[in-house]
Amino acid sequence: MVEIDLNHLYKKYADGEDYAVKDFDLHIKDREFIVFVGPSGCGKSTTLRMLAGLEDITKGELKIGDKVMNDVAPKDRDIAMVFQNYALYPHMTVADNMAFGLKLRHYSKTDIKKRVDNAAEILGLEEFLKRKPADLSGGQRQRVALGRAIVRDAPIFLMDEPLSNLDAKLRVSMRAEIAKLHRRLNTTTIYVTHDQTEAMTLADRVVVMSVGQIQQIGTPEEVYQNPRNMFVAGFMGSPAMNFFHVTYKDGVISDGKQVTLKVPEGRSKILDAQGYNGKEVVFGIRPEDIHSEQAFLDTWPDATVEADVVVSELLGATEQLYLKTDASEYVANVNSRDFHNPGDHIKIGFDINKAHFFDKDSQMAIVAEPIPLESMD
Ligand SMILES: Nc1ncnc2c1ncn2[C@@H]1O[C@H](COP(=O)(O)OP(=O)(O)OP(=O)(O)O)[C@@H](O)[C@H]1O
Repeated sequence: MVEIDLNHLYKKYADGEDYAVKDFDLHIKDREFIVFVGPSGCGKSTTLRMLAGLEDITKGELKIGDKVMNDVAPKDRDIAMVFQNYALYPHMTVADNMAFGLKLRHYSKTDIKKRVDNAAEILGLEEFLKRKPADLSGGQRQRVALGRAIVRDAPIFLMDEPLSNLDAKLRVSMRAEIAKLHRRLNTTTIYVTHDQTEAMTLADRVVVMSVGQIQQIGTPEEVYQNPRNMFVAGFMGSPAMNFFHVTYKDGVISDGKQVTLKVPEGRSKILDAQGYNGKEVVFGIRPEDIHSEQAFLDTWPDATVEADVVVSELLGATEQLYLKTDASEYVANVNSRDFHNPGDHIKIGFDINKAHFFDKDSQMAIVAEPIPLESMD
């Protein structure tokens, strides 16, 4: 059993003006796959490095199991870490690279061989054990880096952007391997990435961060479907959610130009009850919730808008449209059966049941009950 508590952690670097991490509070369950995600500089790596013991904790308490770890040396934390630049030793073979940490810790020769062979089998590296890193592909090198962590048999795995040096195709296949590895080894894993697709596909729970602070903690579905603020709504999802500044009045939202839409009763009741009638709000809609099929337009005539196609990209089953109306530009991901061309003037429909509303000042979601920072299961 390995549970980790990061209790209100703060980090201030000696030369930093502000905290790099502020009030980071998270309980990680045994065998959970947690992903810290957020844009560059939001404090993901700093938090991970505090966990590993590579950075001092300025304030707060780190517990692994029942033990407070703030002052425990990295080597005594029983944590294995995989970094972005896999930092393999170029003059050593794959087997020696994997064995290196174990040798330092004075494991016996037979134990080392057993562990290296086992990791090589898990990662499909058996035939490469005698090669040097220079004779491996990027994906194989990354696998050796994972192997170095696996041989440790540590109950906690930390991974800092482990796939960012790989090309796009390899990233996807290594991502699947990491997911498989986690299912097989069942280690508690904390993974850092700025890539929301990686976060969505790998995590049991994601921790979305911005400027040193947690914005939301939840399963990928929770943060995608119920983002608690505009940052989370805009960051999770690709292409990003579209935002429109609109005025809400008597059950209708309008941007003062073409976008005038009737809000479903359930949602308008919430807006009314919270005093938004006659006020400006931010209306958010995901690209996949904008449709161009005739059947949708016929069924929901109140939800249609005229738009000009600026760019159209055929992605296969769907087509990504960059659209423009007088007041705004936005992206739609529509069925590609009826292909559109730049310059086309078309009708599209907003699935207003999937609308998100946000307060324009606080940027928080306008919902019946405020969405908690961390959803409880
Ligand atoms: N050693 C350091 N000394 C001073 N400031 C630092 C140091 N390391 C990081 N910072 C600052 O702390 C903040 C958080 O950085 P951190 O590396 O944790 O972010 P990140 O989310 O992991 O970003 P990235 O994805 O670019 O690595 C940034 O403003 C960064 O400039």
